[in-house]
Amino acid sequence: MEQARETAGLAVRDAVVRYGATRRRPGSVAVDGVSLDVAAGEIVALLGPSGCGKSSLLRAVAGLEPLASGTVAFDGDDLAGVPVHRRNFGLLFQDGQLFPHRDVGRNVAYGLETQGVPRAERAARVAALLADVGLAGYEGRSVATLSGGEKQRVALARALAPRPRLLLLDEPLSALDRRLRERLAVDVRDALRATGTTAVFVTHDHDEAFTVADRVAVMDAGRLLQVDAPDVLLCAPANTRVAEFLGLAAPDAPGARDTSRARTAAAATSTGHDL
Ligand SMILES: Nc1ncnc2c1ncn2[C@@H]1O[C@H](COP(=O)(O)OP(=O)(O)OP(=O)(O)O)[C@@H](O)[C@H]1O
Repeated sequence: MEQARETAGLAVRDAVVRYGATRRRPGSVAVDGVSLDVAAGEIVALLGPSGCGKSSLLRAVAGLEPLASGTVAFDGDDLAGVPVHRRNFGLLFQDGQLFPHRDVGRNVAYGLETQGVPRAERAARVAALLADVGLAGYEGRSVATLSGGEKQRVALARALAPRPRLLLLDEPLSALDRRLRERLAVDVRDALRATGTTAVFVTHDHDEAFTVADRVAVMDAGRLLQVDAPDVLLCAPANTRVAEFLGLAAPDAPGARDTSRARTAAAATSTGHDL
């Protein structure tokens, strides 16, 4: 698992999230002692099956869920007691929830208005961000006229606009159909890279995780099983559970490492083809 590092970026140490705890009962554990580093400018995907604790971990990093124990730090500063709106993190959920009465440009500009960015600079930054998400010139469009994919692109631009030091994305593409998801995953990655944004991207879809992320953290039952670059995960899954979840091994296979399917998958990933 991850070694403690005092580098720029996010550092989660031994994080535990519980639900339903009372003075008499410990409650149920959703996140069970997770440690994870995300370096400045890095994109990490949290990948795992439904209910494994991905959103709980993301919400704890955001400050939306309290930690039962452990720490979350950014650039070396412990964030215990720092409320959500003081963390300077951006959040993007499955339904980007645009403001219906603002046009596209004013949706993207929202965070810049609250930061007091002057009008001319606002307009330039909005135009650049819309170009980054593939919607150049959409400023005047009503959000009611946008497709689902366009809405999520606008939501991404709005989340990036205030230049958050960390962007937390919780299944941002899962409401879209498969083909659109594949295209948008590439565009999300490109927009995050173009803006140099540090990000944690939650998904249960391994293709999406491999497309978007520099490293993928595979999670199961509240714990991280492996954190590695996509090609390493595919060539050398740490155990059968990881291989199984990546679709590389049958549940009763004796060992997961170096299967021919893993090698094929790694080759496909490195050449950018679908598996
Ligand atoms: N507010 C809550 N109160 C009680 N239990 C919760 C709450 N939120 C989540 N849980 C439980 O914690 C566990 C982890 O849930 P979480 O939503 O973090 O998983 P997930 O991996 O994000 O799942 P999904 O992919 O389905 O969204 C689950 O057993 C869930 O039922």
